[in-house]
Amino acid sequence: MITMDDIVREENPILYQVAKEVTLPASQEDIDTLQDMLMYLKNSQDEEIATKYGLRPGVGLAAPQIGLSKRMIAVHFDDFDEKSYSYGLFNPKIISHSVEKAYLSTGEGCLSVDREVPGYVPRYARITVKATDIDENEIKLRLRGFAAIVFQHEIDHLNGVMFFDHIDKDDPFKIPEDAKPVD
Ligand SMILES: OCN(O)CCCc1ccccc1
Ligand code: NI
Repeated sequence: MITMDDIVREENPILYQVAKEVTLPASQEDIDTLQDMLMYLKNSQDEEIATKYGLRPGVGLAAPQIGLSKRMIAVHFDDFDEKSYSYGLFNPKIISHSVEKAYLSTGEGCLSVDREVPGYVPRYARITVKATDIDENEIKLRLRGFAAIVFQHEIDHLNGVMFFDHIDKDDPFKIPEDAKPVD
């Protein structure tokens, strides 16, 4: 079971590396790891389990955050439009995106960052993601809203990018050009 002890923090260089593609079909070890990552998210959103094991709630997790520099992410959340997302993905790739930007008015956080970093994180408002899911199916997801934000946050982790890298240093709460709040 993954706990907070397994999650690397922002000083760890692995978070700033480009993670490697997973050779498909995935090994049983990689499948098990992806399953464990998804389980972490579910556990972290279960009041009782999260309290018992001291889990910080998360809607997404990327393999580099558990010290594995591989292109694997898990997401588990309900979007504001009540659509549910629960995926373990290999080699996710943004294949197209809107010009329009979006951001969370609350800003973002990260399980690997034990501090508040205030400011808006400008991201693409809509993205199309291609990936291979945990059952080896090729999937294509057209995402907008909170889902688009979460997937970009996780895919950033595979490219060594942290959410605070997107915050404007001079004016953290500057409204990004032609951007709209997601929430
Ligand atoms: O990488 C996952 N993570 O550190 C957990 C928080 C994920 C997340 C938080 C705010 C907005 C988008 C995504
Ligand atoms: Ni993160």
